[in-house]
Amino acid sequence: PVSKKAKMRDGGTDELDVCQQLLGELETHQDAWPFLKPVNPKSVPGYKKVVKKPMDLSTIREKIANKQYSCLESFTDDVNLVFDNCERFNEDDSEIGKAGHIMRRFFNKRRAELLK
Ligand SMILES: Cc1ncccc1N[C@@H](C)c1cnc2ccsc2c1
Repeated sequence: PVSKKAKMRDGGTDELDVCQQLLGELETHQDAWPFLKPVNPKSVPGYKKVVKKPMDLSTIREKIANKQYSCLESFTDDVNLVFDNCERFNEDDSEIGKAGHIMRRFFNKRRAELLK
């Protein structure tokens, strides 16, 4: 019989497809600009000390390319890390803080829609 993986591959979209679809939508979102590249700690005083595990969308893109995500959950953990770091460092009513809340809501909505 055809192995589960093979059947999954041909049949529905597997978890990796969902990760790539979601990441593409995050990268092209109009409010993604603060999260596209790693925060340069030299240009943001205090960031290195406050944010213990930096994460950004380009690093997530690289991790997908290097097959470093075993499942949708490990991908989701890194996406949430981007927005948790943002909340930790930025005021909710700052430009970057507001972008983070918009992007997190968008991600959660799209992830739920794609998993239906
Ligand atoms: C996500 C984040 N959290 C805290 C600080 C910075 C950032 N983003 C970087 C790209 C960044 C770095 N510098 C500036 C200057 C104006 S907006 C902006 C954004």
